[in-house]
Amino acid sequence: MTVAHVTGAARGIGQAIAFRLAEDGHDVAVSDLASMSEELEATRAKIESTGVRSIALTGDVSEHDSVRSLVSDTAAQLGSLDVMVANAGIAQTKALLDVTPEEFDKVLAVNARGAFLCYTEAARQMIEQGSGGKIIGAASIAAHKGFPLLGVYCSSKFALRALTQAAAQEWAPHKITVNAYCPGIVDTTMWEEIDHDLGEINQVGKGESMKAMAAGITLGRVSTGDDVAKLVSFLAGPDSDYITGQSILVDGGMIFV
Ligand SMILES: NC(=O)C1=CN([C@@H]2O[C@H](COP(=O)(O)OP(=O)(O)OC[C@H]3O[C@@H](n4cnc5c(N)ncnc54)[C@H](O)[C@@H]3O)[C@@H](O)[C@H]2O)C=CC1
Ligand SMILES: CC(=O)C(C)=O
Repeated sequence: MTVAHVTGAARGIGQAIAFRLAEDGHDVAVSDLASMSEELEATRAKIESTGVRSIALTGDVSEHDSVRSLVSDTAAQLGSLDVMVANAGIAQTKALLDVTPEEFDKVLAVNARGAFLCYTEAARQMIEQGSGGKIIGAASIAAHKGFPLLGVYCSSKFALRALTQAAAQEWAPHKITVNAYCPGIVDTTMWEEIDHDLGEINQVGKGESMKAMAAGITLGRVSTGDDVAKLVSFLAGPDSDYITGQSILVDGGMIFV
């Protein structure tokens, strides 16, 4: 039995990943901000009802002490940490000239520093355990291409992609693989917020911005969390043992690299 931890798992893509990893037979620790405790507990209870063990932990991934506790509490309560999914993230939709330095720092603190803290604390735990592990980050199509009005968000995801490449090389001797998933447009609260903010900037109605972006999807529909969870299931399991340092697109064919 392996133990997985998924951050930002109270809703959206993180929740879909946590459900899928439980279905795959992993024991699953789920975490999110304290303000999401109710949704997080519902997620945990649903996971436990599938027959695996599950714990719910609260913490902010941008804070070092929080991430240390998320990792050590998972290992203490479930016995180990074998798969770390650094999923938590925030969006920001703004023209670069309107972004304050403080707003820039906030996005980077959650998406880039948060990933750095989750990757490194998980790696320390896995190295101590001595049996390898899988570290998986939430990148995006925005880790492969810069999009207007999402410039700071894209910077944070490019950073995560670079971190994934470097970490994969540093930790390969410990039998730890490090990869990231790159969704396109997933129908979650995050995209509702992006659609709202793009609508205000471009003076278009609700749903119009998402529709415009979705027009470029080869497979003709936006993504669900389950589409992404299928890739993470693969990255968390033995079939991906010979893959490391990759940021893999799961975008229905939006960008081609
Ligand atoms: N929705 C989309 O189209 C895409 C999303 N992504 C990435 O996938 C990940 C998940 O996105 P969604 O589920 O769509 O977002 P979401 O906004 O629906 O869910 C994100 C979760 O992360 C939690 N979170 C936010 N800041 C946190 C912090 N500092 N510490 C701990 N938890 C925190 C939130 O409370 C929330 O439960 C993010 O990293 C996002 O950037 C990537 C590509 C596309
Ligand atoms: C939220 C996100 O990553 C995109 C590309 O929409």
